[in-house]
Amino acid sequence: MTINIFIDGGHGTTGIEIGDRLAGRPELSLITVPEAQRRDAGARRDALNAADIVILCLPDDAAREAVALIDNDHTRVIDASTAHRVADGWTYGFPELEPGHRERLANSRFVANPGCWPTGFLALVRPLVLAGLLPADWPVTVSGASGYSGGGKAMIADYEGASGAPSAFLPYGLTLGHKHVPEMTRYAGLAHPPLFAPAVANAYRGMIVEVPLQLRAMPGAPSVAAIHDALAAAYAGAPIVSVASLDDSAAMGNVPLEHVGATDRLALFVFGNEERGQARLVAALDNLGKGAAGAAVQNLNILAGLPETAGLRL
Ligand SMILES: NC(=O)C1=CN([C@@H]2O[C@H](COP(=O)(O)OP(=O)(O)OC[C@H]3O[C@@H](n4cnc5c(N)ncnc54)[C@H](OP(=O)(O)O)[C@@H]3O)[C@@H](O)[C@H]2O)C=CC1
Ligand SMILES: CC(=O)N[C@@H](CCC(=O)OP(=O)(O)O)C(=O)O
Repeated sequence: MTINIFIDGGHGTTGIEIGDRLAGRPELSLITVPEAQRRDAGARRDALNAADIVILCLPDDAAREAVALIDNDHTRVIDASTAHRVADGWTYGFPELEPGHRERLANSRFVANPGCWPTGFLALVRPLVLAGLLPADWPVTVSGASGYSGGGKAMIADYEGASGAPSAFLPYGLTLGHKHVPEMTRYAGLAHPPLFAPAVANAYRGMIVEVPLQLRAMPGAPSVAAIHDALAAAYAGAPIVSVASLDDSAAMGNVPLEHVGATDRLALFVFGNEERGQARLVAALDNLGKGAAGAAVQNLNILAGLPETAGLRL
């Protein structure tokens, strides 16, 4: 028996990436709506209700509308937008969040795919909070750079249009109200919002997320090695997330935006100086991979009871 899948927004940046990962999988059958009808509510309603699992790759308002168009009691939903990430009745689609979360996801009907920035942030911070190394009320900062495909068709047109890229490196979110902060705060288990300082780089895809820590000022002044060990333990045996050894990280000395390329991997690094009591935690991912399409396909596999990495680019 094949599982019927519909990607609403399947002709957009994330939707196309997901379609590529699902192509050629005999256990899945893709329901499609022609591109010219992509905004036709009637065609979308039929497809949404015919599917076992739908993946929404739409702006937030259209994602809410899509959920309202589902009038049966069994279609399961993976929403790639921001609309439902901290909403009641939705499970946050980051299987690696904490022990037991993958099982919660497998039994969920409504799943909110994480934002690309929170994916790197939560991977670095959640295990440290769980291990008691990072106090929940610590003033956490997170910064980084994203490829411009993170802004979808509109930002791609902006960077690739006749007038050229707005900048090689463009800090944004400067009013400190970025839409990803609520999910970062809630799922890290922090008492206060992290200070988030994102930037767009003049590259199509790729993402670096960094959390700097003044270890010497933290309760118990944890060592760089203790921070690394907590992350390594959290992801031991994980199929998608890796933690580089301290020696390998030190030997690398830097992490390029393109580190994981166009894959669904999430690579974590701890750089530090024990003497100074300082560390820089770095996550490298593809905003369109584990930051969006790869995560959606991973969640689909978990919901459908299929091998978790089927169709992923590892
Ligand atoms: N790009 C990324 O790296 C990431 C994106 N996301 C999220 O995924 C979602 C999709 O983003 P992305 O693929 O980048 O965006 P795009 O703008 O590239 O694609 C969105 C698609 O949705 C269609 N659409 C827009 N409004 C409606 C509507 N009312 N009804 C039906 N279809 C509609 C668009 O059609 P049209 O061409 O007519 O506008 C387009 O095909 C967003 O919520 C985004 O925030 C999440 C993580 C990372
Ligand atoms: C470069 C860029 O603009 N990136 C987007 C985030 C992309 C993403 O994670 O998508 P969601 O909108 O679904 O959260 C931003 O910061 O708003």
